[in-house]
Amino acid sequence: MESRNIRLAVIPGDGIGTEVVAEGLKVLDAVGTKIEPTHYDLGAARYHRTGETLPDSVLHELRGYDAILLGAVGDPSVPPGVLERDLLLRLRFEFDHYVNLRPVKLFPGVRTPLADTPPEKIDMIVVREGTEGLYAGTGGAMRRGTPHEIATQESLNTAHGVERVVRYAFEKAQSRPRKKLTLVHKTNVLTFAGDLWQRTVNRVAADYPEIAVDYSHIDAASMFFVTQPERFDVVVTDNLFGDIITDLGAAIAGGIGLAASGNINPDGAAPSMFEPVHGSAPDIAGQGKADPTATILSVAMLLDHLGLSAEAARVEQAVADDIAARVAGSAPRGTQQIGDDITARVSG
Ligand SMILES: NC(=O)c1ccc[n+]([C@@H]2O[C@H](COP(=O)([O-])OP(=O)(O)OC[C@H]3O[C@@H](n4cnc5c(N)ncnc54)[C@H](O)[C@@H]3O)[C@@H](O)[C@H]2O)c1
Ligand SMILES: CC(C)[C@H](C(=O)O)[C@@H](O)C(=O)O
Ligand SMILES: [Mg+2]
Repeated sequence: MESRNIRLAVIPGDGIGTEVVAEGLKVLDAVGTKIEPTHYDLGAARYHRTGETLPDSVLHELRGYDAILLGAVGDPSVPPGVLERDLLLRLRFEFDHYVNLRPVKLFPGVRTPLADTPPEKIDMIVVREGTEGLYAGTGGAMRRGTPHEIATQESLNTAHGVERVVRYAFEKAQSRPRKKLTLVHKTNVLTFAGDLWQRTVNRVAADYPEIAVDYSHIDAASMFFVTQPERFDVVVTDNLFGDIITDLGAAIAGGIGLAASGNINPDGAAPSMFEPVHGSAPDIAGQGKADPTATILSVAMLLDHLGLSAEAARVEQAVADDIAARVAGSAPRGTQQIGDDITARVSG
């Protein structure tokens, strides 16, 4: 990596976002890289203070960073969607984060609701499309507030948008030992979008003869995530299916407190953004109960993305060791304690 400091924008956000990001930064500091964090106070408090979600000037500034670390946004005091759409999704869209990378990996020692599942049976990565689909924001409401209201919400799928994420997923499958890719969709009902996704996968597959290609409808895939998670290696899917199935993935791999993600701009034209899969968890915010591990694993993804693979591996190993040391039945540790314990392992 170049000798200048790496510039990291940090958006702790709302609720437990601020708590878990503090621990992620501790670990980042301990790993000893030349990373300079700059904090941005975007989220509910700023919205209430100034009415702003993501001012254009801030968006412009953020574009100049090497990467972004985000906690979570969303708060019950703000109308649904305001922070989620105008802040989080706007960042993903403006920075063209067309790959939303979400590993689903069971660490040894983690308790999963799938009793007796050995860790090697849950090791997949979901490549979720991040800029299109039902998240595009198109649609509308007619006769709103009347008994005759009609609300539509359209799924936007472009040949360009689908092909680039599918190609990324094939590359990812190529780099993994099992070399398997599963398209997850609902081609039996969403016939227009599904047809584009399926044809794209079929066409791109011709360039990757070593990859075993499979298909599963989203409903069946949800069942197989629980009953036969070993079916999956790389999963490629659209924005909404990917959102839903990765919370399920988190659940089978030990819980939402462990699930990391990266919103990637593979071309490097804008900073990629790393964040836990979970949200701001208003039900436990301010209580020091949130597990910061998902954020710490997102920090590992961030380091890897920046080319600091040895540092990333150290963080991931520290997490694996911390998880292995979690003793069933012992009192749960708080957010800061888990952060301190993982930091100590990284430092030591
Ligand atoms: N990336 C994001 O910023 C993001 C992601 C998801 C949800 N949200 C927003 O967060 C708010 C709350 O959403 P939600 O309740 O549906 O989802 P959530 O992920 O915040 O919480 C779901 C459940 O998981 C628990 N949980 C979440 N993270 C945890 C952690 N690190 N450790 C322990 N338990 C944890 C919560 O206590 C809650 O019971 C909403 O405003 C939503 O829009 C934001
Ligand atoms: C908060 C929301 C917009 C977001 C999404 O749907 O992508 C979240 O659920 C996630 O998984 O990152
Ligand atoms: Mg989600």
